[in-house]
Amino acid sequence: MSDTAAATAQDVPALEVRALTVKFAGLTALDAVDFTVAPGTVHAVIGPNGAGKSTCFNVLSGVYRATSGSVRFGAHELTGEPPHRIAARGIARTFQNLALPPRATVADSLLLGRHRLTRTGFVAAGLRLPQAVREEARHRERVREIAAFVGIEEHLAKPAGSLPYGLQKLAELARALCMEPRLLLLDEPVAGMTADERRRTAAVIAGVRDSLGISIVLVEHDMGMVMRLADSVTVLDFGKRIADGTPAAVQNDPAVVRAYLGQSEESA
Ligand SMILES: Nc1ncnc2c1ncn2[C@@H]1O[C@H](COP(=O)(O)OP(=O)(O)OP(=O)(O)O)[C@@H](O)[C@H]1O
Repeated sequence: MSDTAAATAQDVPALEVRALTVKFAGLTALDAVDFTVAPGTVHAVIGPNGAGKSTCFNVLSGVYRATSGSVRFGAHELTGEPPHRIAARGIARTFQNLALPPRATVADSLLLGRHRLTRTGFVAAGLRLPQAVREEARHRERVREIAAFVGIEEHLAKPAGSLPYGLQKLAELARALCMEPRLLLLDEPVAGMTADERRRTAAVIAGVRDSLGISIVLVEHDMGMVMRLADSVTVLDFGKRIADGTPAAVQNDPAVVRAYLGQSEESA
């Protein structure tokens, strides 16, 4: 592990979500939801369709504004902050749909992920001033380390769009890691993946937690993945928290079983 990764891991605060409420016109998408993401853990937010998972994710990443309630990351209140300020607090996200520029190389896309950490600025970089050249070399080296950590190093020189879907998703995860985050928000990271790609991605996510000490919030439909990977789980149904605890505890919770059974009856 590099020094930078070690430095990232040391000062990860808890994420504390309290009484978080989001209303759209007449609909309460999130209703006084509470949960805490302990530092260096994987916390899953799950629930049947329409439960409020994406709404929660969008508030954490600053895309939606909370109607009321609080999201604190250490000393900082995040509700009301725009996405770039939240990113500046060390909170990186991935997207449900592929979001890498398809024609840029994987290396260049990952380098873009380091923009927040760049000191010299675009003018100096454009003029190829020595300091800017040195800085870019440092960032490219870190990009290579992170790509190796995620297992996509051999694809760095290829256009992102030429990679199979699962590798593109891993490249996106690598781009988020390139921000040197303290908290990673993952929106259905294994959706659309093959079983092999899912296993590989789960191993990378576990590695991010275990080796880098980064906290992870995981919004996920794949129950097997949540049960294997998460340290704690919050279950939402119709915007309300119906359970919270270890994967084993929530799996057997009658309210959770009822919520998921209701869903399968609807789709039957
Ligand atoms: N921008 C919006 N405007 C109005 N209603 C919305 C908006 N976003 C979400 N909703 C509603 O809020 C509720 C929660 O939706 P949300 O997408 O958060 O659920 P979800 O758990 O992510 O569902 P899924 O698993 O189907 O993605 C739903 O009833 C949805 O229709």
